[in-house]
Amino acid sequence: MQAKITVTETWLRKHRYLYDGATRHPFIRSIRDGNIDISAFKTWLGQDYIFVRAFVPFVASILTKAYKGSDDGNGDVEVILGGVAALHDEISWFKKEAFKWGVQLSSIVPQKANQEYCRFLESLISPEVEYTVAAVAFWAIETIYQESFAHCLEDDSKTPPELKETCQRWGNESFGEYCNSLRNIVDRQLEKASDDVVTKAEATLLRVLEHEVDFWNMSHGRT
Ligand SMILES: Cc1ncc(CNC=O)c(N)n1
Repeated sequence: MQAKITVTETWLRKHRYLYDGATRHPFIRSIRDGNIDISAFKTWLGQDYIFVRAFVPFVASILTKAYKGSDDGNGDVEVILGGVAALHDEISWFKKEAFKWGVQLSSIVPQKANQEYCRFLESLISPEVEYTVAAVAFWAIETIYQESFAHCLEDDSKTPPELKETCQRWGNESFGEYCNSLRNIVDRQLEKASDDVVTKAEATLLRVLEHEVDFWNMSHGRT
């Protein structure tokens, strides 16, 4: 039997070009090809630490929305809670990694693309933003990192050994499974959402893709 085509599948087909731009960015390609400029990597590390700090309240707001959505017989709250727990570990990892590379986290100033991305996350925290819309952003944000870094771990990649751990952080299989769980949550929500919410959610996905590209550009020193 042919499985039903999900909404996320339709979107990924329709927006393939933009999606590949986010997951196969020159910054990621340069890690994969082994010619990454270490100063670009350090810029990314410092800026991403700031982003992840802003990401925590955003994920917490999704947790609240999932809980309030009340018909959580599907375990959405547990999946999202797992994401919150992973972020706790991730913040410690950023501190350790920054120390290793001599990046002073306390003196990092967020760059424009980062500020705009964080502001976008904050706008999604509002209780007026539907669970479905915010969850689509969450799924996309996590999945872009998963696909990008998994690409750097493929057999034919030349990722420098000292960057493998970073790539593992998001490119590992269990993070991939977590992204799949998020995708299932999102598709289940979209299936029962109004046309208006589906339209808003698609526009939100596109904005995430653009912000991710701008974020990589910033790290790459292209802005
Ligand atoms: C800019 C950006 N996008 C996605 C992620 C992955 N989510 C949490 O770590 C991230 N760290 N940074």
